[in-house]
Amino acid sequence: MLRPKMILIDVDGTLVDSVPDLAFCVDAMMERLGRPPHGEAAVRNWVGNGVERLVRRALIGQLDGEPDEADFEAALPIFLELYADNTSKRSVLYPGVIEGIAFMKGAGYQLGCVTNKAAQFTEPLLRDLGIRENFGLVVSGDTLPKKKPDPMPLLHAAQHFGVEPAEALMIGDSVSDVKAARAAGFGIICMSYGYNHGQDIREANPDAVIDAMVELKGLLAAEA
Ligand SMILES: O=C(O)COP(=O)(O)O
Ligand SMILES: [Mg+2]
Repeated sequence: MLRPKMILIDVDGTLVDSVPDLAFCVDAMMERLGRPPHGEAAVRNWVGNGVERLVRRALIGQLDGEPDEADFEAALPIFLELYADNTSKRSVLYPGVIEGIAFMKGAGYQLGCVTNKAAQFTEPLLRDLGIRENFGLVVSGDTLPKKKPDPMPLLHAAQHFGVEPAEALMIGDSVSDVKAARAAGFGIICMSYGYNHGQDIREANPDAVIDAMVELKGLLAAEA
């Protein structure tokens, strides 16, 4: 059984199914720009690298590449305004999250949150879904100069809690979480259900893949 001294948890695709709100806002933005909508399935493959990348991907209709910069400058404020009003309306916690968090808290683990979502959206989302107070630290996509897959936010959290990276665990859903955890020297467990740009997260070789957060009961020690 693992007994990490600190556990960091990703938001989108790990704790929260946020795509219904993100897709609503992408499509409303496209409509305002006089362009056709993409739908939830497309947007699901584009989440995970922050709002700005999401808007860029929506404008070009694909994962990789760059839109015209003037188009991006026009689209971003529209998206930000829409998402400010639609941060949590359609977003829900995944099954097993409440029980998984309760298990980790009850077992005495220090919990933090590390997301690429901008802080102006992360904080209200976690609050609206009733889970903010479980996390001693929340590192958002714009908290530091670099975001995942860079190890910076993970190492920042380890320092905050006074924990060595080798004694730290990341729980995520995408290849960015795996890369950040490996670069930081953390362990990494992934959720099978999240957003990984259409790829099976097993291909990124995390230490373990689980179908619900409550399955952590089988991997993490329940007592010190
Ligand atoms: O892309 C985002 O905005 C956030 O994604 P994450 O919570 O999975 O890091
Ligand atoms: Mg994620």
